[in-house]
Amino acid sequence: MEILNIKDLSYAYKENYKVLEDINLTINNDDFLAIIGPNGGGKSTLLKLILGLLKPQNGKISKNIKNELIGYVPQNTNLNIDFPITALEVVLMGHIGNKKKLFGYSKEDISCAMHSLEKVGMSDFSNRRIGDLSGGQRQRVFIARALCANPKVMLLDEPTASIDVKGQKEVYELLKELNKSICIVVVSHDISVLLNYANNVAHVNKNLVYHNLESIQKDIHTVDDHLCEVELLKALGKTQVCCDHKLQ
Ligand SMILES: Nc1ncnc2c1ncn2[C@@H]1O[C@H](COP(=O)(O)OP(=O)(O)OP(=O)(O)O)[C@@H](O)[C@H]1O
Repeated sequence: MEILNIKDLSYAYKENYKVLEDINLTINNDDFLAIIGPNGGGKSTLLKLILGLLKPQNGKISKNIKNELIGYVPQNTNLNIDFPITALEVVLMGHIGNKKKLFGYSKEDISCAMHSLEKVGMSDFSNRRIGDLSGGQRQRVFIARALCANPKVMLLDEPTASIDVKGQKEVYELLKELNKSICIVVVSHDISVLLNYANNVAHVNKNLVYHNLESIQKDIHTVDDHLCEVELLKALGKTQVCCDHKLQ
């Protein structure tokens, strides 16, 4: 089922300087979409347009779901990790239930937050301070926070930036599991890991080029089901995904 359709979208922060131009994209409920591209290519801007935080100047974004059902895990959630707050409290911050008590949260809010922590395999860490968790564990807590609203689609902006390879794999394994019931859209530079999980890829560099990864995978060599990054880039018609941003 189609949940989002973007037609002929363009966006400029400054007049006459388009960061996105003529973007067309359809996202279905069971997609695991990877958004890749060079620094400054417009990936985060595209997510903000999908979230409704920015309004397109040209073109249209049609959604078959309410904005509340779009979960978002922003970039740089690592900020303020020294703040003395537990994993459970971080998840509760994402709870949009209306039964909030004057002091603290209702039992329902807490059980919902605990359920989200269970889904990401972090319930044993609910009382740990967020700053005492590893990068991968912390990111799973932020995913649990977004899960509190029972989203139909989850957008993640660079969820594995500054996480070691083992932690990256754990985050992507979790996203793969969540993808059994919700649509996942991930912006990332970790393409060699990410593309082992995604089924579609959108390369964004002012324009958007869409590839169905399953059909590409059939044509390229894999070792132990692991995609070779060089062959993949060749198949995508790229030599690199970073630092080839063309100025207008
Ligand atoms: N609020 C803003 N005001 C003006 N220009 C902006 C703003 N936010 C982003 N830009 C510019 O828009 C362009 C696209 O930025 P965006 O953050 O969408 O790229 P990105 O592909 O997500 O980059 P990265 O991979 O580095 O995170 C860049 O040239 C950036 O400097």
